[in-house]
Amino acid sequence: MPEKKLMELIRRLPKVDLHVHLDGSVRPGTAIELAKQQRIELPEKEIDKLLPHMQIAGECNNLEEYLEKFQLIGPLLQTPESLELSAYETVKQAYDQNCLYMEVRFGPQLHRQLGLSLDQSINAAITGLKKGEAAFGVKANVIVCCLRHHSTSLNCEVVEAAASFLGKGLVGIDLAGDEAGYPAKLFEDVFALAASKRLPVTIHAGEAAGPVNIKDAIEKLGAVRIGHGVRLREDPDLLAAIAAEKIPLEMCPVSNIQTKAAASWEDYPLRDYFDRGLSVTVNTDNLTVSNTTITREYAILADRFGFSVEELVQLVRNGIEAAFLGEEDKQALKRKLETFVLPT
Ligand SMILES: O=c1[nH]cnc2c1ncn2[C@H]1C[C@H](O)[C@@H](CO)O1
Ligand SMILES: [Zn+2]
Repeated sequence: MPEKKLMELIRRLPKVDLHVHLDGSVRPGTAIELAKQQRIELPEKEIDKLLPHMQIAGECNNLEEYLEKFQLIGPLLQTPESLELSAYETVKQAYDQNCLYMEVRFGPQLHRQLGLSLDQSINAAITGLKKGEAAFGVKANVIVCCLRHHSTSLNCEVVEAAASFLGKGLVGIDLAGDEAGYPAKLFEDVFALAASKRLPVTIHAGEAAGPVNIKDAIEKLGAVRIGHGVRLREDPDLLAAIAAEKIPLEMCPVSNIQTKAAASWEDYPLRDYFDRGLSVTVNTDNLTVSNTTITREYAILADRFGFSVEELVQLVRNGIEAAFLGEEDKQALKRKLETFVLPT
């Protein structure tokens, strides 16, 4: 199929995105606008020139370098208004790609430089998502991130705050940041607290470090989904266990190549994991930093790995099944997916 036709077909395919970071998805035009409003100096004033500061374009050797692209946006997202607007626009961007449901994550402790409380920042993100939901019909919930370089006490504050929003626009908790520098087992106390609050847990693991982090995320931190999990194949026993237990992997193809979680597309294990019956889900990670859309992610799978439209639909089904939603909401999403008519 010609590339343009394939892209349009995949854009029309109803999709979900369970792993997308708010701060990594702010449109560059919005960043410029936010900087103007808040009188914050940016290194460039035009979108084209600003983009290289916010986006992986050329060389990126690892997750650490990838995370450097978040430095510019941080100071711009310190007010309720900027968080709310960014959340709203993330929903708009998903709507443009016919995404039916999204779970948008962010680290509330990163947005307190001007004195916001955790409750204020979480509330702002939820308000933006819910306004987006009302305007565009895309269902959207928040996941909050604990950060690997933060102390136990800062992360426990996030858990406490998250618990008060559970079921009110917040559906889960995550651990993000420099995986290589801070292994999963350092966070046992934080996630014991999360378990006591019955917060659903997903953890970035097997992206910048090996499979022991995936194992620890599940066994020591209570993760019921894994962010990325690219390096799972390095432990065949663990891979078999995760397949048997149907623990979903939130894979983010474009980002996974940029961070060198896999050395190249030829070496990327998503197809292999799918064929082995793992619950593979497809996500974007960061719309701006990775220069991607959910359509692009699926198109790459069709183009590079020969995924048929039926297989792409199965990947969306996996995403719906893995969502932090109740059965009724999942059934409603599945019904919408089934209305998608395959071209003959
Ligand atoms: O792919 C990622 N791996 C680990 N951490 C990440 C990734 N993408 C974004 N983050 C971090 C940087 C953000 O500031 C933070 C909260 O969204 O999460
Ligand atoms: Zn991520």
